[in-house]
Amino acid sequence: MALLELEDIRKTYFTGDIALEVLKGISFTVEKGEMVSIMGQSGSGKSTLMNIVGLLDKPTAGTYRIQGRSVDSLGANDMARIRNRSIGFVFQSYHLLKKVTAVENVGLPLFYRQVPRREMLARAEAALAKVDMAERANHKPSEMSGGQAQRVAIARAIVGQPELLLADEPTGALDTRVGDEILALFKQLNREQGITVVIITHDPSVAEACDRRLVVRDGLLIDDEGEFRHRTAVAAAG
Ligand SMILES: Nc1ncnc2c1ncn2[C@@H]1O[C@H](COP(=O)(O)OP(=O)(O)OP(=O)(O)O)[C@@H](O)[C@H]1O
Repeated sequence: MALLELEDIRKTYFTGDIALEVLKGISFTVEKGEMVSIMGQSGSGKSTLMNIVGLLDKPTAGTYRIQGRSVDSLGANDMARIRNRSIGFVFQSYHLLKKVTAVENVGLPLFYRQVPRREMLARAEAALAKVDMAERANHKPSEMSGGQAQRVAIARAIVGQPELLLADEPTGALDTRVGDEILALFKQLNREQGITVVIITHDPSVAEACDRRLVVRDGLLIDDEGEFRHRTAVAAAG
């Protein structure tokens, strides 16, 4: 079973009487363990697609299945639960709580799952160690560089052991060297922990770091580079 299956996904926004069709029929699947980028210029519909893939919004038409479950049939509570359990989000601007320490920030998804505090802190510390931030566990985001803050955000994204890491321009606020380190970290998590990674970006060098590159233009998927090689590898392995 594919982790993500999108079939003819469409999204239309309505502003008053005006309809804007942003996604015009997008289909692709992502298998477990893939590292994929979704690239497109500003306004091409990337964030709209990310919101759908991340269960933050529903398509206007088409079928989206995550772990074999069609999103169509899910209510808001089910969507929130799957989002919390199965998806780790990483954003360009980190979205950390400024006034609490790294370890408390990282533990937050577990807090929402009502994991006991002692276990929450232990797992948050383990996640910080995976992103090489164990020594900063008690620092607040204001005491960190952008790269360090993004590492903490990645630890928060993986602390609940999600199937999918979904990142929106994760290196957009970082200089090239630090951005490359963050991409290397995504690759390491993908290779060593088997987490499926989907990175939304407008930056070709970020896309280049991924095994497979989807390109969206004007609401349509116009390229899927690397897909054939991946399918061939899967076929050969299985
Ligand atoms: N909630 C909304 N209501 C109406 N129009 C919207 C809404 N969200 C996005 N749009 C429009 O949909 C189009 C695609 O937006 P989207 O944010 O998905 O593009 P994007 O590729 O992520 O762009 P960027 O890289 O600039 O973030 C844009 O024209 C935008 O103005």
